[in-house]
Amino acid sequence: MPAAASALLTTVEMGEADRLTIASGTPGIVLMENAGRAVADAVARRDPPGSRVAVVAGPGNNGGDGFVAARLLAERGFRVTLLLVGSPDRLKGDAAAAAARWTGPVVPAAPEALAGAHVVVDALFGAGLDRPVEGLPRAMIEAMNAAAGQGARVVAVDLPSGINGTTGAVMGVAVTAEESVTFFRGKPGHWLLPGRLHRGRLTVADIGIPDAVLATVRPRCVLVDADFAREAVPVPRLAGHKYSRGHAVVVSGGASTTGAARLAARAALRAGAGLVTLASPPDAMAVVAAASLAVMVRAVDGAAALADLLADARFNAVALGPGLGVGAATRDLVLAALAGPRAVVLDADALTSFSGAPEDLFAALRKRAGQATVLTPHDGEFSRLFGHLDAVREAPSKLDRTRAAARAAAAVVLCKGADTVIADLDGRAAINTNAPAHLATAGAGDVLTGIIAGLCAQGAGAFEAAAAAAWLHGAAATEVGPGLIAEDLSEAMPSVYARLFDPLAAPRAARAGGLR
Ligand SMILES: NC(=O)C1=CN([C@@H]2O[C@H](COP(=O)(O)OP(=O)(O)OC[C@H]3O[C@@H](n4cnc5c(N)ncnc54)[C@H](OP(=O)(O)O)[C@@H]3O)[C@@H](O)[C@H]2O)[C@@H](O)CC1
Ligand SMILES: Nc1ncnc2c1ncn2[C@@H]1O[C@H](COP(=O)(O)OP(=O)(O)O)[C@@H](O)[C@H]1O
Ligand SMILES: [K+]
Repeated sequence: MPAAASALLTTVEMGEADRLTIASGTPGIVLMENAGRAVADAVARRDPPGSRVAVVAGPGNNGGDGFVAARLLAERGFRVTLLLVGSPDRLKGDAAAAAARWTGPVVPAAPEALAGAHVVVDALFGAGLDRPVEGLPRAMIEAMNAAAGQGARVVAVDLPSGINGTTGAVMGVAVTAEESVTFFRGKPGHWLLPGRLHRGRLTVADIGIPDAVLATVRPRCVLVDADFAREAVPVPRLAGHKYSRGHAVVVSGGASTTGAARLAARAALRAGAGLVTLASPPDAMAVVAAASLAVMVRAVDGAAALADLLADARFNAVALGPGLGVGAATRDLVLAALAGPRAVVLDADALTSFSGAPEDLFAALRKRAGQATVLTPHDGEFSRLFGHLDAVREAPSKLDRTRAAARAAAAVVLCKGADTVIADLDGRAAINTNAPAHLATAGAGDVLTGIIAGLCAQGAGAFEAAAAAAWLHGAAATEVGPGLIAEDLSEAMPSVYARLFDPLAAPRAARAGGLR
């Protein structure tokens, strides 16, 4: 994985990071004091002293963080009420120590106790949530959401209570926070849906856990960011030429469905492939050729002709699926593309054509293990191809579903959406979240396919190409803004690249001031 990429830690990995830090000499109570202070700082950044703050503390260390925040906010002149779910004498370890430092009253939690609060600190459950929420905790979560509806600002400690930090799932019911303050690194549940919709603005606080613990924890998931893309995108060499930047082939559908492949081909060229050829059925040659300038066109009539074309090893990346049609002819084209030493990107109809016989596709993919192959399903295509697999059905999150699919297919799988997940065969995974909602527009997926093929043609690895392409695609959509149509995405690539490779240009998202 690119070294600069920002790791996301599961709750188990975060527990390991805590343990390693404590074992190397930082007491747990120091981490908890730092965590509680970060929460108090988040409250004080936006609300003035004198504001009424209700801290809802749970029975574990998340509650302990709440006790620390309560004490520090009271010291800073906030009017703090501490509401405890559970009994004070059941608190253990660092949480008990933090509670002992709180000298105010500990009020038994009740929903009506939130009335009149300006700020609610949600310190009910964090990483330790392990089952659906019921009873009083559920009533308190509902009361926190009701308080938010009446104008209170809800600041969640680590995770909005009810959200599973590893999967992003709502465990029965969950707080919807205005801000979440997490520690050391983000968690997948902050970025996967629906967790992302609950956590509000995300603040990641340093609580004294050294980065060095990551070498032992070895997290398996990263958030794709500009640094990741910068490392993954091959940079043209001064002494290079167009042939050294690779030659991508995109296979077009028939005369009435060439648009999707043309979108992909242009995107492959914009992504930096040295040359791009559209392989067109003879009946579509006229329309494809008339609409292409820098993209070249070759007549290719069926799978045997595609195999003949690809016998020329200079065609080092092939994308197929967009606009190709569902059926046996597409299956044959896919198998022809897969049978040789080149990168292959399969999307749309190339995937759906195997929905009746996914094992046929997986068998062909397994034969080329070690070569770059990327499958780019949206949710519907994903379930048509992988929905029958137990490992996929039983996976607790989109992250694990996509990993299970990658293992089954022996290929990199990119599962699209607002929380696009990219998984490699070996369990490495990435989440890309920079895509604005207006990217959900016809043909956007075809462009993504082309960008991946363009990066693969230049020699990027399959996982790096897919993850970086998702980020570039999201950045291009952000660059264009609302009103975007798929044609615009390729045209925005030069300014996305300019910003990416200009050390003085701040990424647009950072300028706008948010991680959201
Ligand atoms: N480790 C460290 O050093 C640091 C950790 N830090 C903080 O600790 C947090 C993790 O703490 P944690 O592991 O104690 O878990 P936490 O989220 O408080 O919840 C567990 C408690 O809830 C209970 N419970 C669970 N599910 C339930 C349900 N559905 N319904 C009802 N009860 C339920 C469960 O009790 P059980 O009934 O299972 O015995 C248990 O008592 C982390 O998010 C961060 O904020 C920071 O201070 C930095 C240093
Ligand atoms: N809510 C959303 N927010 C951000 N991006 C989205 C959202 N929904 C879909 N997308 C993105 O839009 C693109 C749509 O691709 P796809 O479904 O294949 O459409 P098409 O087949 O029309 O090209 C994907 O890159 C996907 O990740
Ligand atoms: K919480």
